[in-house]
Amino acid sequence: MIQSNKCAELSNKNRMSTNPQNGLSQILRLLLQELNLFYSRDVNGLCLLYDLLHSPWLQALLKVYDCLQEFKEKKFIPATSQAKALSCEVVDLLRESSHSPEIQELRQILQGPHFKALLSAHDTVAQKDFEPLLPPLPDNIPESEEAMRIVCLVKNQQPLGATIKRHEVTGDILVARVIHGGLAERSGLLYAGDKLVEVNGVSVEGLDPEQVIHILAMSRGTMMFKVVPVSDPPVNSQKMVYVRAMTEYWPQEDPTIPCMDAGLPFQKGDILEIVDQNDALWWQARKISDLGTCVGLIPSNHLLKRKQREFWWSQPYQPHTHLKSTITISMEEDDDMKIDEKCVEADEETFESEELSGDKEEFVGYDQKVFIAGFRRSIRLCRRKTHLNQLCNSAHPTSSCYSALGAPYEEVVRYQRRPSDKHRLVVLVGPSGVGVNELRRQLIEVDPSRFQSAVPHTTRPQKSYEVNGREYHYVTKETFENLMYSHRMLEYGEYRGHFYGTSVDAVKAVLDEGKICVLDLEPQGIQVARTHELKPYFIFIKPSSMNCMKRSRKDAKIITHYFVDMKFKDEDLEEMEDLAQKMETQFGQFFDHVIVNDNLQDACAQLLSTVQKAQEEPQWVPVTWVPSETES
Ligand SMILES: Nc1ncnc2c1ncn2[C@@H]1O[C@H](COP(=O)(O)OP(=O)(O)OP(=O)(O)O)[C@@H](O)[C@H]1O
Repeated sequence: MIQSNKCAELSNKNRMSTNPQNGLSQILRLLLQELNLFYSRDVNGLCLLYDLLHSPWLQALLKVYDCLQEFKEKKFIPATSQAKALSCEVVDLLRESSHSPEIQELRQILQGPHFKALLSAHDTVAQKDFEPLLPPLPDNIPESEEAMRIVCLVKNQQPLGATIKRHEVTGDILVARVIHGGLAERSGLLYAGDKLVEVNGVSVEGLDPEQVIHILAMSRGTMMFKVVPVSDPPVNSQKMVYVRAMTEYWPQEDPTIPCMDAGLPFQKGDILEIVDQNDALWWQARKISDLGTCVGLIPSNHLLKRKQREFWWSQPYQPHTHLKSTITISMEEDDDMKIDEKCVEADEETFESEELSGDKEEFVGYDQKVFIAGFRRSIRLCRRKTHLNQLCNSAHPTSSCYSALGAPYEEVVRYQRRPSDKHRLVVLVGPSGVGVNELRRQLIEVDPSRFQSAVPHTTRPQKSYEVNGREYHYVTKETFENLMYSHRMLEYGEYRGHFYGTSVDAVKAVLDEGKICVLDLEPQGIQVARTHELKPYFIFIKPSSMNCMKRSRKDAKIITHYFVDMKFKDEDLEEMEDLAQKMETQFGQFFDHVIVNDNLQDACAQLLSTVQKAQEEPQWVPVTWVPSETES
């Protein structure tokens, strides 16, 4: 009943608003009032509409529209075509009159450069003083002559924003494409498919496209084209698409690009706005980090895939070339691990007590007794050990790296987490020893009621002092394997005959509690974690320069060598730098943010603010993570 009353009210209001005197702003005001009622009920899509209608730009635009509508019928005739001269006269007269503040202000206004420019523009329009003058059309055009268009563009130090090609069969010179936002497109007079007849008075018949370009390059001021217009000018009705570049592209290194200067270089992880996909081979796009710049050409999905394949096959046969050096490093690490393992085997007692002593570090404030899970040494050592296996797996054709090769662009959308949505998983990635665990621990300690790690799973027996679900979830080998094979493990490995790993469900348990789950993952786990249910935000922790690292890590210890808390050697730092570079090269497209861990306090502060932004501000995420309006 209440509902139907409201509908009646709305339709009354609508009737009222159809009165032209109320204008569109009035309609908008009424609509907003009505939406307010629905907004609190969180009806799908309404938030979006609400934000849109509230946006100041739309309201301003509608006001402009109202004004234009109001004056549309009126015909404006300039009162004078000499406004500028008149203003000068007034200024002279004012000079002789009294020096009251009002007169001084008026003089200042009339002498202001902007006002003078405005009057000057007014006079130009009033005098109909338009330039350049187009040559008159010849009178004796035969009836059978193809309709021609004469296009005159003022160069103004900008590129034309169009490419030309020769028709394979007829040999005609055609406009191949018109770049969005460029000079040609803004003129609205040149279209892809137009046939060039003359350029600057020179016939293009029999000329190569390069010769035509040379004529254009030599011209100063204006460029004149005589064209036979294409019968069906292409209409770009495609919706704007946003993609994340999963690979890099350098037009200067691509001899196949139609026009090198028109190419848009991009790096892995750049978000691109694709404005035109009409051409099967070359799309038009711009970087969202640089929307002010002109649109450029990028290879289409299909073309870039082909280029990647050609590049891949053109490489000499070296299985997993791109991972080779990383694996070598891991083998060295694995050797280290063997040394560690030997130590452990030599003294099982010590191993037990080391595990126990580790607990102390995992309580935040002894009074509060808040346990921070996920920092046990066994799982960290296990991750180190499985590092090699994971890298080997990632060299398999279905790995993230290869699939990135198969999908050069990933469609993305802007995702704004609503207060009622679960938090996004925060994942820290970085080379071993860079400080991933230190930062993670410090973040959780800032507010353990807000940030939490996931409790890992293990198949090793529970110890007397441990609590199931606190240090680990203790499960049977069978349960663990089930989780592995059903892809419910973000990462896992074997250490001293037992499995260790972090499950999706353990992460979800933290998120379900309304907390922010903070994990560290080997980069090979990135693809597994990238699901709509976790919506992970990846932060790459990067080492600073060697000199800074030597200074800041003077007293730091490499934790994984837990029998001897070893100080960082120069080789450790070099290895870290090298590994960080490799991680960025291979996985940089997935990193949402990069933090250089130089000064620990600064890095912690940056981490905290980044995590807050990841949860509260809109971010680009794969389109598959956000249900479309019809699905939701
Ligand atoms: N910015 C920093 N300045 C000084 N010391 C740091 C800084 N960041 C981390 N450390 C120290 O460096 C050592 C290694 O850090 P951490 O254990 O967090 O490494 P990690 O990235 O987790 O690597 P791993 O997984 O191999 O343990 C620790 O002693 C830590 O306190």
